[in-house]
Amino acid sequence: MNDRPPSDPVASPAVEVRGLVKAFGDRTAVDRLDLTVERGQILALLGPNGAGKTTTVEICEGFTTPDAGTVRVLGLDPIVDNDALRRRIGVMLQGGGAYPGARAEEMLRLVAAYSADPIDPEFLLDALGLGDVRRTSYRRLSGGQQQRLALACAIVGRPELVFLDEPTAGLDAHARLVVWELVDRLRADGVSILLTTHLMDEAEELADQVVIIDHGRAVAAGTPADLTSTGAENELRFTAPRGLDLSMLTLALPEGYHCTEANPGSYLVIGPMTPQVLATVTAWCAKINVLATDLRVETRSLEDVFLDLTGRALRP
Ligand SMILES: Nc1ncnc2c1ncn2[C@@H]1O[C@H](COP(=O)(O)OP(=O)(O)OP(=O)(O)O)[C@@H](O)[C@H]1O
Repeated sequence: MNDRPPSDPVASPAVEVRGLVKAFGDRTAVDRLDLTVERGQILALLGPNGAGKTTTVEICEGFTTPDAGTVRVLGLDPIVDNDALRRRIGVMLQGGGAYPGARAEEMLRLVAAYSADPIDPEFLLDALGLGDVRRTSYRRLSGGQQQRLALACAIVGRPELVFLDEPTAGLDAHARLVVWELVDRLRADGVSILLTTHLMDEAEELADQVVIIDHGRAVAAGTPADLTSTGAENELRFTAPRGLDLSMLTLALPEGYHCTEANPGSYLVIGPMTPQVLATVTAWCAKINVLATDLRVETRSLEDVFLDLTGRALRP
């Protein structure tokens, strides 16, 4: 075993990927990908099935060798420094690792035993809703339970950095929220996280930084707010009786706003939305004694960003 002390300066990012390339035969899974996970931050690699997310994570975990490019994890090389990194990173293994016959609690305790200061396995099982199945063998757990146990195994050793590959895939809405809360708590504890997802709401909810990936290539990167605000002309939509005269509304709004009846009874105000603009619109409705329904401020979602960039929907 390689016991030399890890040589990462704390200033190095948690993960730094530059010009990463990986092909399987003539299929390029990852194509000159760059990404940086800063310490204590969550980066979401967001993309559709087959975009190259798992391949990227497996290279960062040291399970797959890249064809080209550089990868540094906590300042170290994931393959050369694998032993040193193993104790410092958390990985969600699918399929129960080497012990599919072991009970859930046994498995978690086994993984915890490798750490000097593990999280209490009992606490983690309860937090992830696995308290009732602690004595059930891994192979008899449901897919969602296996998924949550894999997450527990990834974080029980209090790693500095966790790789979460589709952590909520196949989970119901409640279980997904439980996982989101746990991920939030990890971030609060200063853990760096690289997670992959094809769920834009998951990326929007959890990530400090998002890299949108398609066909192995990064097509956009930034904070969720940056990505959804760039180029977005915010809109306010509402439904009201047909044929309203919009001239008074246009006059009441600041210059540059555009009001239109996009479809009969369906109105659109285009321009940057502020609380004052919203108040102006509702005040105008009150003045002409009209009850606007379905009133909503539209903003771009990451789904829209993906659609704009690739011409395809993120969801299959
Ligand atoms: N071991 C392998 N052998 C051959 N092709 C592979 C292998 N692993 C991945 N690929 C191919 O590389 C591409 C990227 O796959 P990858 O699993 O990294 O994507 P993904 O974004 O994680 O998708 P998913 O969400 O479906 O897992 C896909 O076209 C996939 O078929």
